Amino acid sequence: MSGRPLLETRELTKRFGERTAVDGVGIRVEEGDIYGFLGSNGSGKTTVIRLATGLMHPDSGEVRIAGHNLKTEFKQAIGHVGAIVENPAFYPHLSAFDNLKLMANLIPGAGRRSVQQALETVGLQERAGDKVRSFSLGMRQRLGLAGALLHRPKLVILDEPTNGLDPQGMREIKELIVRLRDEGMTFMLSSHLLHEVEQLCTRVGVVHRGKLLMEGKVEDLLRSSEARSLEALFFETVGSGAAVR
Ligand SMILES: Nc1ncnc2c1ncn2[C@@H]1O[C@H](COP(=O)(O)OP(=O)(O)OP(=O)(O)O)[C@@H](O)[C@H]1O
Repeated sequence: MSGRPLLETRELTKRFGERTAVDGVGIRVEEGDIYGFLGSNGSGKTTVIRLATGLMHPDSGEVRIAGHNLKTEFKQAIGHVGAIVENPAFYPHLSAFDNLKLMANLIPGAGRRSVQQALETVGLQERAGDKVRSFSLGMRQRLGLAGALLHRPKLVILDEPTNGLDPQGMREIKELIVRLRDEGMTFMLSSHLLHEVEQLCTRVGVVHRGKLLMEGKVEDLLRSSEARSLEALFFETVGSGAAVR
């Protein structure tokens, strides 16, 4: 693992009226990471992800992706990122292939071959011709990931990727993330499932009430505290009132 930053935010701040949803957040996702972005409901995870993917503008602070400033070098920066922020929307009456082809039409250089490769990567090649309305939630999630991979990004950002999935669907998506990381991709994923993050992630950041409370390698964070699990460390850090499962 090289430790080179692929995504860095500095002093990122976003207010909604009186409420400061993101308050001076500086995170660092390094090449080769599966970075778990942890926090209870309403702590600011999705807002940070929306800011980091250019879906929303910060009030202050900056985002750098692969060294490019997201505001001043948007195209160079965003070209390195694939993301699923809200549930990916598909046309249910179209096949998986045709849905991805429509997405690929918007990406210079991406054609049928890119679509086929993305479907193979997520293990949906056998179902390429089936209509999306026949897909399970887990298959839709993998199809969403295929869409995020079409332009072969270095960094994939996923907002709660296992939300709503059954144990089998969760396992498939986690195995896929690990395999793609082993093939050279970097991941950032938000979650409030502490056990899942502890199993899957190399580094974590914990956000609470809009502030980043800690960040680092899971084993280093555990070593530097009395806590024996990420869950114990989380509650030690944010207090037991935080609604995290
Ligand atoms: N568009 C918006 N307008 C007003 N307030 C917002 C908006 N988006 C988010 N917020 C507020 O900002 C805070 C952080 O929300 P955010 O969705 O980032 O949290 P989260 O950690 O992703 O939560 P969850 O785990 O429930 O998805 C919350 O108090 C939320 O109500």
